[in-house]
Amino acid sequence: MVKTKAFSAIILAGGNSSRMKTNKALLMLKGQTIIQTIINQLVSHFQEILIISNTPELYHPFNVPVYPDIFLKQGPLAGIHSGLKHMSTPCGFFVACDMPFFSPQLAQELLSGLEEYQAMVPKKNKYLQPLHAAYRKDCLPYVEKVLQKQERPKIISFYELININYLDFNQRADNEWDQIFFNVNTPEDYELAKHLRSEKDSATVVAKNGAVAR
Ligand SMILES: Nc1nc2c(ncn2[C@@H]2O[C@H](COP(=O)(O)OP(=O)(O)OP(=O)(O)O)[C@@H](O)[C@H]2O)c(=O)[nH]1
Repeated sequence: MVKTKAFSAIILAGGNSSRMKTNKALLMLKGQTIIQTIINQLVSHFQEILIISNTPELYHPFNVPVYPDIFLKQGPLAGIHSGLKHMSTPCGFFVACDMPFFSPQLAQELLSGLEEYQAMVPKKNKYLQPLHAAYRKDCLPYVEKVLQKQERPKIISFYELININYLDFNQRADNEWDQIFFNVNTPEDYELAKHLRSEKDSATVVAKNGAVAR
C-alpha cells in the first residue's frame, strides 16, 4: 500500500450550495465547520491539503492554500482541473466539501491504484463517487480538453479518455457506501448529520449521497 503522505488532498469548495441556501462547507457540525472536520481528518495523512474555491477569503482562516477555478462557472470538473494543476505531488485524493465522514483508509486504497491507473473511483452497481476519488496529475490534459469543448461537463466525461479503474463496493459491507459518502446537500441532510455521532451512525439512515449513475 502506498504512503499517502507523499500525495495531495484537494477539497472542492467552489459550488453554489443552492439547495442548502448557505455555504455548506462552513456549516457547524459538532462544534466545528464541516470543512475543518475534513481538514482535521486529512492533515496527518497527506503532504499538502489544497482548497479549490473562488471565494478564497472565506477559507484563509483554515491555513491551507486556496486556489480558484481556472475555468469559471464550469462546475466541479473545473475544481478538479484547478486541483490537478496546483497540486505539487503526482497524485491527489479529491473530496467534496460536504462529505464530513470520509475515510482516510479508503483514500489510501484509492491512491494505491494510481500506481497503475490514472484515476481510481468508488463504484457500486452503476453508481460512482467521482468526488471521493483519486486522480493522477497526468489526467490534466484530458480534463482540460473536455472543459474546452463542453459547457459545465459532467465529471465523468473525461473518464473514457483515461486509463481508469473502479473500486468495487459491491463486495463490501452493505452500509459502507452510505456511511462514507453521506453528503450534506440540503437542510434535511444537515439536520440528519447533526444527529449522527460518527460515520457508523449513518448506517441507520438512507444517505442521499452524491453518487452519479454512469
Ligand atoms: N471548485 C469548484 N467546486 C465546485 C464547483 N461546483 C461544485 N463544486 C464542489 O463540488 C462538490 C459537489 O457540489 P454539488 O453539491 O454538486 O454542488 P453545489 O454547487 O455545492 O451545491 P448545489 O448548488 O446545491 O447543487 C462540492 O464540494 C462543491 O463545492 C465549481 O464550479 N468549482
